[in-house]
Amino acid sequence: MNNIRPKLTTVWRIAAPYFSSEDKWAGRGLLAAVIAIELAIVGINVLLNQWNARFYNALQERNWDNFVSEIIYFSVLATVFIVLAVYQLYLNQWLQIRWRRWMTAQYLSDWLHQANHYRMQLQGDAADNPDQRMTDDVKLFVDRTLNIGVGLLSSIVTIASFVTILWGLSNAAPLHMFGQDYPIPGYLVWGALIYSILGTILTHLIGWPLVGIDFRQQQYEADFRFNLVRVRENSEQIALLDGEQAERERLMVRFGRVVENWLAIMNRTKKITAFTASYNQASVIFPYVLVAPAYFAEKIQLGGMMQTASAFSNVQGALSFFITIYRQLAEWQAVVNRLDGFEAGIVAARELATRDDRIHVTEAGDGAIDLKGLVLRLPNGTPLVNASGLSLRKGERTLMTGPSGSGKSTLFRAIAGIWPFGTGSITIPAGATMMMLPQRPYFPTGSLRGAIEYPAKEGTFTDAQIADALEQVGLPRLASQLGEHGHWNRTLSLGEQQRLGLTRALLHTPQYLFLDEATASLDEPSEAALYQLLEKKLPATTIVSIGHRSTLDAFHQRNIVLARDGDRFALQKGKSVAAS
Ligand SMILES: Nc1ncnc2c1ncn2[C@@H]1O[C@H](COP(=O)(O)OP(=O)(O)OP(=O)(O)O)[C@@H](O)[C@H]1O
Repeated sequence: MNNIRPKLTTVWRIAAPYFSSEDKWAGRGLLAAVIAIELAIVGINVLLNQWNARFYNALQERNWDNFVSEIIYFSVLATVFIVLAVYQLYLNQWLQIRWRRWMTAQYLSDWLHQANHYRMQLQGDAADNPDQRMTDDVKLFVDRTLNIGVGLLSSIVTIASFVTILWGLSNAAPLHMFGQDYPIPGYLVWGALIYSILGTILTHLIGWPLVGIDFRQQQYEADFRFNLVRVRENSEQIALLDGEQAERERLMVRFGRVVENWLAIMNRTKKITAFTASYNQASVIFPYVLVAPAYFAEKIQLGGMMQTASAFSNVQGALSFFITIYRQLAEWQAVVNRLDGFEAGIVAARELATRDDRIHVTEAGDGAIDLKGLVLRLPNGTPLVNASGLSLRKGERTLMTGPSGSGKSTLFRAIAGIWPFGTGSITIPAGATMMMLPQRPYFPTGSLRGAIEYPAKEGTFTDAQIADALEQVGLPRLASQLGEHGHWNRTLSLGEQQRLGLTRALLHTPQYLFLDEATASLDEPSEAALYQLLEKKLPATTIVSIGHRSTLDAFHQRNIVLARDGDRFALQKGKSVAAS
């Protein structure tokens, strides 16, 4: 059982911040209400237990007046119970959604804080699938923590209350066997304890393998779903390669694991259900068997026997809580581990951006972007490129070339401040506005207007400004579709996406524009026309381009070449090209 018990300190670390957050009063109030209602329900069960004695005594004595007053008493208790049960669930759900909203907002802002999401990916560790962490895992964590925590408290209080009652009843109806009294103090308590512990051990022995099988089922289902998503994302490639048959076979192999594991769950569930059903049925008669001799020897009344049976089943039910939740415990542990890994990933990403041993990006002056002592490394520490001494002067247009894999894009990442691996410093002019345009620009799903204006808020630019920019980049037809919603990365051709990327640059007019093969999918005349457009519309913008075509030379004043230098690449002084 040890290995499925999440470390309580970890649970506390994940759960506690909400209760001291800005929403703490609502959270604490709701938690207090949920606990108070749970305790009130235990109190009602105690009252119902005492009612059992009076009610069955009234029946045995055929006392009509007592019978009627007990029915009224029961009705009042039942009404209170119903109201409590309704509000317990309602307030519990309310607390769940507030807690979940806070945790999700917290995770989202930590994850999206200054490229943490990107650095977490670079580390490629346990913090993968942040989407699952922020959806299923947060939801399950809140749900299970509340259920297990409140359930545990309720079981302890129930056991304490009913053990006291059972102890009293044991004295009132001493164990009577073979015509003789055996004054064992609290024998009903011991009976309930032994019965429940035996049940717990047997259920555990029979049901324990389910924990692992359940866990595997989650993994197989997630694996199947993940591969279906991969097919959806790469559907064009698969269709072009006629890969459907291969995909079907691979997917069916994965689904086969889901089915095979499900069969194992069925078999194990059958065994455990056979045991728990028998155990539950035996629980109905077991307390009667214990006190029946005392009843038939007329040592207690019918009410006493019924009260004993009810108290016994309460204690036994509360003790059984531990066995009924162990499947949830395993799931809880997995969720706690994954959230713990996610939080650790965020901390590590933050640490990568702040440790001394990193590329330092600072803002100063208003001149050039200066790279001093800069050596870029791969995440594993291997040196990649030495770019020390490079200065990207204000207003200049620079072309960067070099073999594939020489670190051109990584140099852009470092200038953008998202590549921490390496040493040296990069000075950026204070308050400079920069824009990076990659070969495949990102467009969020939604309206075309929003996709073009991104990352600015939708509505920052007027329709006329956007239409004008679209006209200039050669996409006038899109001006009539600004309000249309779509998955633009999927529906537009790569060349169109690159033109749309330049539309974004024309609208934002950044002071520094980095083009990483951002026009590589266009034919040479179109590429030339777009560079001329940039020259005309963004005359003050410092442009740095990565590109392989020699025709690009004409649009740049300087050419920087990365060439192999021993175990790494390094800057070579390139030829100077006259500005066109
Ligand atoms: N996250 C990463 N983890 C490990 N290695 C990486 C990572 N990102 C890039 N690299 C490696 O760094 C090297 C440089 O990559 P980069 O994308 O900067 O090259 P490039 O010069 O832009 O190449 P190309 O001209 O083909 O686009 C490559 O060998 C690449 O495999």
